[in-house]
Amino acid sequence: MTEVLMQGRQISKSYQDGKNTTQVLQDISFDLHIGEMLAIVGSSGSGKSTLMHILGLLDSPDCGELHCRGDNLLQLSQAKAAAFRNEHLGFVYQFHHLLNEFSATENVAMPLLIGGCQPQRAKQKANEMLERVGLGHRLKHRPAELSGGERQRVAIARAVVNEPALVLADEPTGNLDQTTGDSVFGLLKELNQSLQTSFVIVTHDLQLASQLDRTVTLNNGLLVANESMTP
Ligand SMILES: Nc1ncnc2c1ncn2[C@@H]1O[C@H](COP(=O)(O)OP(=O)(O)OP(=O)(O)O)[C@@H](O)[C@H]1O
Repeated sequence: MTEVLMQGRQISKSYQDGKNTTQVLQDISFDLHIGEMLAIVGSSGSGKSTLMHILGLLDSPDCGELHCRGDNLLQLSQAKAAAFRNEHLGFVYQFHHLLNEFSATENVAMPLLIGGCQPQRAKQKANEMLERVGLGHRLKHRPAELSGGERQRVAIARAVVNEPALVLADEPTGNLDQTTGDSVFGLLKELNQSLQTSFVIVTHDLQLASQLDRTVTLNNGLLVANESMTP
């Protein structure tokens, strides 16, 4: 097994609603390896998105530790957490979250520009990544001028253009028909192979999950199964 990229230890999260406490995650511990594709499955409300928000440093747990590349991520200042997110993490959501007034190229160039890349270079890299995801013929199209599958490919190109160590994908094929979803999923696997990027993918599709390296199941905030799908 390859080196560990991210390590979570005893992560718990609850929400307070008046006098009621809802325990959403309880003592979640995991190791994610470099280049690994990990599926998170579980019924609706089991805590999958909450865990993804914590892994993406978009939300804080009540307690626990999250380590990556020598940093204890939960102790970073907001500014350092934002810098870590932009440099090391990519995000793909069920709905593309692209900026509607910008072209495919401009959307994909955005994380590069935020990271300080020179505009011409950012445009060139964005176009190269769009070619790589099969959209070399759609560079100037805005999201409204693209199909659902194409929009998701742009979102994936945007997520990986910075060559992050880890991409967090929350139901990346949930809004697509089976054939388009399979093709988008194939793209994620291809990028995993070629870039050695790790992926954590939340999905309700168990058949899709079974094609990843490992599946963890959340049940009422508890991690109840941790299976290796590779021999
Ligand atoms: N901001 C919040 N305040 C209060 N409760 C919340 C909040 N966010 C999530 N929850 C609750 O936490 C639980 C887990 O939610 P979460 O979105 O993580 O589940 P999920 O497994 O991703 O569900 P789904 O598959 O339906 O997207 C749910 O019971 C939800 O109502």
